[in-house]
Amino acid sequence: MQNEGNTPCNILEEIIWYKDKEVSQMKEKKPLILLKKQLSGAPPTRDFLGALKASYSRTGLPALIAEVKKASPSRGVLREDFNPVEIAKAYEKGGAACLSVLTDQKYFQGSFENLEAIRNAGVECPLLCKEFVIEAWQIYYARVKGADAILLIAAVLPNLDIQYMIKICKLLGLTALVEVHDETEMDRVLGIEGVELIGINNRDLGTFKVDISNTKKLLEGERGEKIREKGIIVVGESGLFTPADIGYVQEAGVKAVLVGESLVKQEDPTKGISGLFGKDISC
Ligand SMILES: O=P(O)(O)OC[C@@H](O)[C@@H](O)c1c[nH]c2ccccc12
Repeated sequence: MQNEGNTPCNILEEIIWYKDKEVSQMKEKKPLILLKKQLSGAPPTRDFLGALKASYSRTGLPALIAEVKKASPSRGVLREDFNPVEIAKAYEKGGAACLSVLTDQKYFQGSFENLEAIRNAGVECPLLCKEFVIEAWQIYYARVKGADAILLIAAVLPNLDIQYMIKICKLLGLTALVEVHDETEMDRVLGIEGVELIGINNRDLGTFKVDISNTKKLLEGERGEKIREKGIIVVGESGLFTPADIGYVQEAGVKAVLVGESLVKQEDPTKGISGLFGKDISC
């Protein structure tokens, strides 16, 4: 996979090449056999998909997955005074159905410590581990660190890997959020058995270009029909800032949204949520 002599063609490729090295080192420190032992004592996972569905039924608005995100390669540092546990609690108070926690350190200034700290701080929302998963080992690791769901990016993983990883997720009680960005990826993923939750990323991870009409484009026509037939829940991801944006992706067919920047930048993320939805969604 890795060719040391070449430079990566875009940021996603750079991230994945680095991740490959990082995971090899982490695996050496904690081989799978050790991780599996830790699993037997781990508390049960919480139902991420169920929480999204319940929130949608309760509010009639897309369920919110609020993201604990300090920085990104495209936007730089989003919040200097970054306290992940405080932000998570503020999101929960504001009515988030679930939380997403960035764990990539080098490019997003996230960490598994943040995930663990949020899980141990009494936050009840199910937690998505936002990682660049390239190997099954990372899924076991995320589970041990307190994740209830994990991201699988179609731009990074071949179909067979996604299928295999979904099985591992089921075995571990985790929800898999399978992320796509274009029609080709969507069509690939719709052919994989066991997919229950698809995220449409409005940001191209290669170029950083954000366009929320991408969500609409990928849900039009036959694709939308197939998704409804299969009962798949769709998450609109990235670039959502206003009640109009939320209304737009809801109209396109999403039952959940994944929002980072527009909330994490707010002095008070709880108020940020009511600003984003145009109303209080906490009760
Ligand atoms: O901060 P935004 O524009 O609201 O986006 C959140 C989330 O969708 C974004 O962080 C994201 C979506 N898919 C990813 C994959 C890797 C890293 C990050 C992401």
